[in-house]
Amino acid sequence: MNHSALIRASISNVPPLNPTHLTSFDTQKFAIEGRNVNYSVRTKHGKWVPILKDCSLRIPAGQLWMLLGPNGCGKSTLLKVLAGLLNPTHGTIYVERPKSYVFQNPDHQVVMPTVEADVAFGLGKFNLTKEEVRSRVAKALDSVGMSDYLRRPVQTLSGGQKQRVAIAGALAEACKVLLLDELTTFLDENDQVGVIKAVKSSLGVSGDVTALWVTHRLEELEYADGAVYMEDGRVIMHSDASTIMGFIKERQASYVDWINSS
Ligand SMILES: Nc1ncnc2c1ncn2[C@@H]1O[C@H](COP(=O)(O)OP(=O)(O)OP(=O)(O)O)[C@@H](O)[C@H]1O
Repeated sequence: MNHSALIRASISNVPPLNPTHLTSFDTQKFAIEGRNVNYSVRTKHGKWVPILKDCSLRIPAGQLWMLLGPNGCGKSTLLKVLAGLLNPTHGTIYVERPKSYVFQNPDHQVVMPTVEADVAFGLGKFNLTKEEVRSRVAKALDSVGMSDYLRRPVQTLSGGQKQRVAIAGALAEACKVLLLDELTTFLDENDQVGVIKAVKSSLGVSGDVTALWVTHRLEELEYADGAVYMEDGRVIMHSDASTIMGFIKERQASYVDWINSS
């Protein structure tokens, strides 16, 4: 792991991740890693309330992983900590750079009048020639299946198309990690599948982009290489997608049994 490319939060005496969760990943390179991440907020009465409790996770480079769990379990907070938008109270994080955080609401993503201008928006800081900008924009739009929309005014796009343009903007900046916060919440079923497929195929094109996708939709797991399942501020499980799917279904079934028996 290239430590110069890592974001380092408060460093403490961090024990290794639970090896039983990680045996099949041991030889892989990780693009995202969190160890014993805690995040607490202070109430107006001065009391600290824990939101994230000792969360540890590792996401292999080049893969699409999902972060799942019931409402309010801390998924978005963990993603924001990994994005650097919130500082952990305790623990260590690494996220390969450049990284990009994409918001839930598609209307908060796109800022320029046309698709082309929007995808090019973040490239101003790189001192590129016009030709280089055009080429990066074209490649990024191609990888999310939006090449035909280059000159389209953004206000004529659907929610899912706006999300794909936002992802193209991140890819154009050669970002290595995409942190995606419930992108499909406001989308219809077609757009929902379109955005997941676009993310999946963009990872395939570059080979070295990693995505962590927060969702509460179990059906989206079929597109994932792996997943992290949270409950009540804790990472409960960290595994391949089908193991997580089985675990959540079992959990749901025992909850239904419990409801029926009480
Ligand atoms: N600044 C804050 N002050 C107080 N409580 C907070 C704050 N930020 C988050 N929380 C609480 O922390 C918990 C986790 O919130 P978070 O948004 O991370 O959950 P989530 O799993 O993403 O939920 P959802 O699936 O509903 O979007 C919630 O109970 C939330 O109310």
